[in-house]
Amino acid sequence: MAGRPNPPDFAELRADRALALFLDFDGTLVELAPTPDSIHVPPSLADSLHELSDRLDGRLALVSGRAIVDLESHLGSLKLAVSGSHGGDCRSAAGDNLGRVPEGLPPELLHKVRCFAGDHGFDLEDKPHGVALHYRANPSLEGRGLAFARQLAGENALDVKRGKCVIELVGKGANKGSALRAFMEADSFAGAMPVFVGDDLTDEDGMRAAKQHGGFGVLVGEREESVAEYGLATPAAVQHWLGL
Ligand SMILES: O=P(O)(O)OC[C@H]1O[C@H](O[C@H]2O[C@H](CO)[C@@H](O)[C@H](O)[C@H]2O)[C@H](O)[C@@H](O)[C@@H]1O
Repeated sequence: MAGRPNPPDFAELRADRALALFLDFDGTLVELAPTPDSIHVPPSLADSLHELSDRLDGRLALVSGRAIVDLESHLGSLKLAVSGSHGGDCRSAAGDNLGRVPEGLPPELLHKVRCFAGDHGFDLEDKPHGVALHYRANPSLEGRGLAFARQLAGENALDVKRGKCVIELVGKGANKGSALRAFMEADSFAGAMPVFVGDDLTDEDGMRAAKQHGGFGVLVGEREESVAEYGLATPAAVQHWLGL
């Protein structure tokens, strides 16, 4: 379904019932950029998110493919519920881990990926829970990267995550849906209606889980296939909708 309607007015939604808000980061709160570190993060964004979390009685979680430490390098120290590493690492607003903290890839595997990236022209992002092969500068690398990642994942019991001009190898099991479920089990989120806002394929798991908990998804940008009921065109539109 293309051309999704805008979500209902956020203030009215909030007034009607207890909301739990799950926000993706890249492409949702900030515009995509040529490289992971060249994003522009509005200086007021972190404060605005903390204020919004207060208005929602703490029921706001950032849910990103980035590691938490990476998010904090852009936003400063977070006193928000946050999930990094594609759902693999979930932390409450008070700083408690929900579940185990993910491990990185074994060094020999990382070496293999590094050699492949160097040989073929991918930008490698070494992440605490895995590794990402970026090809934004050369989209024709997608097929080759995917074949390599799938083979390595099969041989080493890893998951392949696909995003916008990126292919990632991560530990098995977690996704943004499991992150949403982990937060919804916490007392502070229980009983609220979850709303998941995201732009990428990996956000579909989060939107599906929001639906299963009686809420809905909001897709940022366009995609034919999505479980999202609603749509917003850009990160600026997301910020405007949330009153950030
Ligand atoms: O789940 P998200 O918060 O959306 O994170 C997904 C990935 O985002 C980053 O990569 C993407 O954004 C970069 C900066 O705009 C862009 O250059 C890249 O092409 C995108 O794929 C991040 O680098 C990854 O680690 C995240 O998994």
